[in-house]
Amino acid sequence: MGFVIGRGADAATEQAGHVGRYRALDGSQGTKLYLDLDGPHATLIVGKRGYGKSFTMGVVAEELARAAGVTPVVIDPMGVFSTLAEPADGEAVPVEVVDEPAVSADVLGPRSWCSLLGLSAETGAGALVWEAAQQHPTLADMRRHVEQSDAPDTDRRSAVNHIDLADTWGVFDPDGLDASTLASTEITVVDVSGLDSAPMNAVCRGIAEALYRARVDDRIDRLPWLLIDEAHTFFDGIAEDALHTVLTRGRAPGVSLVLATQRPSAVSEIAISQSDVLVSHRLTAGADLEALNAAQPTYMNDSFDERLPTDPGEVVVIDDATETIHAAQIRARDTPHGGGSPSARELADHE
Ligand SMILES: Nc1ncnc2c1ncn2[C@@H]1O[C@H](COP(=O)(O)OP(=O)(O)OP(=O)(O)O)[C@@H](O)[C@H]1O
Repeated sequence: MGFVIGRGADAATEQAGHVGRYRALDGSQGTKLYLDLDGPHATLIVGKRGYGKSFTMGVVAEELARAAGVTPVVIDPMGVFSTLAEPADGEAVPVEVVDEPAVSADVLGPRSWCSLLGLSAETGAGALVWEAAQQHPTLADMRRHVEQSDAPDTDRRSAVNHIDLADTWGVFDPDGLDASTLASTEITVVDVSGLDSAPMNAVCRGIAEALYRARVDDRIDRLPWLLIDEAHTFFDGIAEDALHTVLTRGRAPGVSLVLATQRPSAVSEIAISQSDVLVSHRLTAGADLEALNAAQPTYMNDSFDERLPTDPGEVVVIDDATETIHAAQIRARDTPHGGGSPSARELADHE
């Protein structure tokens, strides 16, 4: 027995992930806390650096990897989730790590192509890229379209150079990740840590759109959960539109999102207002507290900052479905945690 976030007290714990225990004032361990993995949720995990966001996301990932009927995908900008594939304590955690992710070029519309390449659609080169992206599904076809156009030489050269730049990122491939490859029983860890912000955003957008569309068109029969670490990076780029779609329209087709960020003030207001589960570690920055205070639910009587925990792994959970607030300690990882800051002392001990 315990509390299931998203369901309530004394709810059955089937299709729910064990994420921690209640935190008692005297430090003793309380009853178990679970997260509902049955229905769709938008979950926001926040906290200042080093207080356990990635660790908590890893715990949610372990539970999702073991759950039935879901297809979890982690977008991993820091390269810390491949450790999910290492031997686990207890039940196995089935994982597939994708080291060199690619998506199909046509997941981006003409507007996104222009902003990805930093071209205004009002310029000659921007207009060419717009037209090429509108008419062709691959980078090679887009390039050919530009070369064969009768636009001025300088515009064609500039457009081709920009398309070639996108090609060097190595993230566009007609056979890239799609919903059917992602919709496996394992959790897929998409390691985007070697990529710059623009290609990283392109991959994230491609995956978010592929999962969303596949559910809308009824092409996959598992419910997708998209977990995104360092989520502020993607609200700053071309992934934002796709994430907004999932946040505002994902519930009906059953697409869930779990976002982790140390800067809640840098994700969009939509991400905060649409989240039905907020997991907050310690936070101290004024702008971040303000962003969360502004969205504070009416059933929360004290101000948000008064509730905040002090130590790594401690959280306050606001569950909008049951309109309840919980002080909890996130459980230990069953697989090694890949994050954390390196310590000079620990390195010296191994010399
Ligand atoms: N639930 C927990 N139980 C035990 N230790 C924890 C827990 N959560 C975090 N820690 C400890 O805190 C450290 C920092 O956690 P983590 O790497 O998840 O921080 P973070 O908030 O994601 O930081 P960053 O912003 O740098 O990614 C971990 O290496 C671990 O030692």
